Amino acid sequence: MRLTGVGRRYGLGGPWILRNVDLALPEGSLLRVEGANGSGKSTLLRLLAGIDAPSTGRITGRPRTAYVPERFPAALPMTAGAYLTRLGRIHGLGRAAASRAALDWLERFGAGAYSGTPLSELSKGTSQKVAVAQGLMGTPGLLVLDEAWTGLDRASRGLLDEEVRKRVAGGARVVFVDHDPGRLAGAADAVLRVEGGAVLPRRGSAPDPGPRTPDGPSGCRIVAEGPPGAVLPPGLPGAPAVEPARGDRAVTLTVAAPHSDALLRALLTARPPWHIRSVTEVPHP
Ligand SMILES: Nc1ncnc2c1ncn2[C@@H]1O[C@H](COP(=O)(O)OP(=O)(O)OP(=O)(O)O)[C@@H](O)[C@H]1O
Repeated sequence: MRLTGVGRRYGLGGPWILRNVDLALPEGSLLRVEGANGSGKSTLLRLLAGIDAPSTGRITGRPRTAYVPERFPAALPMTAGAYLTRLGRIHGLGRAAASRAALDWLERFGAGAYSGTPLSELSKGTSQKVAVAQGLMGTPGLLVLDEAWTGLDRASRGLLDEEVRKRVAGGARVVFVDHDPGRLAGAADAVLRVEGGAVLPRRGSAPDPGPRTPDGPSGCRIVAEGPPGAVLPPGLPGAPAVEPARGDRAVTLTVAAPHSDALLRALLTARPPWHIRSVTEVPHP
């Protein structure tokens, strides 16, 4: 996916919020977008998500996209379960599968009890869980997250972190804005700064995946489950330490942080693929 000479202004003669933006988003990339209030971060994310169009320039090669907006339109006249089921149908699932997926995502976020609650009656936190769940349903090739962690409880923030890592390892592009400077620290392939209409690499941020910053985690622990009778693929990136985990076919793999994404990718793309149960960071001692 590529942005070429993209500009956006609101209204004829309005100021340019973004100007001459050139940006490539390769598969399996994780981009963090930063900038002062009102600098144009959400504008950039809306253009990337395809819900807004550039005033000038081109956006090409956009894959199937999911978007978690800064403000979720909670006034839709339906229940959380019905809303997510409808989204699942849009993603191509059959009725029964969409309804199962809707409940599954609500349960994973600890909000299964609110499946029958109208969206307009949900608390802010639960409403945000629904907003995030709709973005994670299906397998978007691009996931755009505008402050998606805000309002989530700790467990749900961890689940979203884990899902982002999994999606990126599986080849999706993820672009996010978050006020927490530590969000997915060390995992982002690039940090972009929106300033004066330009989108620039933040000083010190690498455009390509590189070694994790000293502030990032030192390692990563992945619990993965193989298909019956499967053995781990040979030559896994980072030569992970492997131990049996709880459960018949599960193993725990521990690897240095710079190799975690490559390891996840190798597991997810193995033939047959391994199921990733959890991904946790191992902090510096
Ligand atoms: N639909 C719109 N119509 C007119 N102006 C808009 C519109 N959307 C955004 N703007 C203006 O564009 C500028 C950039 O807004 P944007 O929401 O993209 O910034 P942001 O960096 O995401 O801000 P924040 O950090 O406060 O969320 C602001 O001056 C804003 O007022």
